[in-house]
Amino acid sequence: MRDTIFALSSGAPPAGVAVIRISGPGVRFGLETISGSIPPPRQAVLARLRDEQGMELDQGLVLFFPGPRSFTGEDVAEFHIHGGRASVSAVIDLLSRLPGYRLAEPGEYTRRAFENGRMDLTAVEGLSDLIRAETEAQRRQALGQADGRLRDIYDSWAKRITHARAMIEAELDFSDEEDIPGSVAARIWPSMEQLRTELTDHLLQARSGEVVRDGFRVALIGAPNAGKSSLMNALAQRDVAIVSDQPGTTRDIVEVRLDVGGHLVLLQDTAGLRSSDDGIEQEGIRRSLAAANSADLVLELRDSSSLIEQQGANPVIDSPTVVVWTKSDLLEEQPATIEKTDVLVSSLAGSGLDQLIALIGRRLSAIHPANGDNVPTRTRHVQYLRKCEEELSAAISSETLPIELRSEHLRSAAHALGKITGNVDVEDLLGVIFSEFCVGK
Ligand SMILES: Nc1nc2c(ncn2[C@@H]2O[C@H](COP(=O)(O)OP(=O)(O)OP(=O)(O)O)[C@@H](O)[C@H]2O)c(=O)[nH]1
Ligand SMILES: [K+]
Ligand SMILES: [Mg+2]
Repeated sequence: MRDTIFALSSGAPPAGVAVIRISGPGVRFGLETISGSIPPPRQAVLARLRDEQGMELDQGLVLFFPGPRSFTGEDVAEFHIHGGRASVSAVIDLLSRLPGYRLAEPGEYTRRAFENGRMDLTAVEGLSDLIRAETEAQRRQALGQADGRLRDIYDSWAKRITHARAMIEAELDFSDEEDIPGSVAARIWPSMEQLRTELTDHLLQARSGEVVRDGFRVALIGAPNAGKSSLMNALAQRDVAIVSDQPGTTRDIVEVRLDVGGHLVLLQDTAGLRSSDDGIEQEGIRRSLAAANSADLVLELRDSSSLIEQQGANPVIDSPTVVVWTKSDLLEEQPATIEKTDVLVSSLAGSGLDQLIALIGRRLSAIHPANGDNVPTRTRHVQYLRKCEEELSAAISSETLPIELRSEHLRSAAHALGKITGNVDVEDLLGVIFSEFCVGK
């Protein structure tokens, strides 16, 4: 028989209320032992919780969710008790003494939900993202995925492919007979081509899903003393990076997480770019360039008050770049070198910052259109979607292949989709996916 697992599912004590969740075959026994009875399904009941000797541990709400209509698909119960350390550990200690009970491992409730067919893998991943979501866009995307919207898309695609294979099988079976009306090919292949188009469009949005989930990376680069760290602090509205009048102050990448219009932005401050004999500084500069080249947007800072010092400081960067002129408070008048697309800021006076944030927001929404929520969010999805696309293409274009082999390509295409949702054997993936969870989920 399976273990009955338990864990504190709410945050660390002390807190107003603590929720202790149990799941497994011993739930009814546990409820009777601790609260004296089994409450009616899905109704909160106030009860005194007692240990084996009848000593009162706490009073709280008790809920019972009989399987299979529960989060894990097994019998589940929740104790909502006072959130003090001693109250929580008294109940946890008691549970650990019950036969067949043990503390849940991280993600184990969700794993049981998956194993009992309550959730598919994309929903599991969505739930994991939802627990970590920091911004509005992340919350929306993760909630949709946890709700099974990606699964719905992939399941419907797999169904269309399976239908096409069934048609092929049928044609093979009946092709000897006289009265079969024409070839089914005329219908199958156009519909598979249509599917491939949808798949390709969907794949094109993968970057957007990843940007929402992992953040839009913005790197600040420029000559020493251009004002990178000052701008970082001004945008973060706190003192994250060291600022000084000494060129070469920043050596390592310093990163802050910002919320720009509901999107996560990872802003990176870097070491000033110049030729240097100092090994540590050289390494810092190497990191600056690496950060710039993997950024979604580079802000190239130039000190507007000392235009001459900028000479030769502009490296070749692959990422989209915007020039930001700093220290505008030191200027008497706007210099002629500033182009229309450039931004002029003063971290000291706080001017131009709103304009800069608006610009970052516009670049972001270009990658992630407002309605693009049901998109692939992980490399894992992209990898199998590409595989599916390849197999579909092979099936569609190999017109000279025997129909059985074309059908085999279709089978592989559907199989790749099944890998994403976990409909087919995915044992190798499970450890990785569930390790992202905290205990109690
Ligand atoms: N007046 C004025 N001074 C500024 C402004 N921004 C930065 N400074 C000054 O410029 C100098 C360099 O600023 P930092 O932010 O350390 O420059 P940095 O680009 O990070 O420099 P490194 O880390 O050495 O590459 C400091 O003395 C700042 O006080 C500004 O908006 N106005
Ligand atoms: K500096
Ligand atoms: Mg700096």
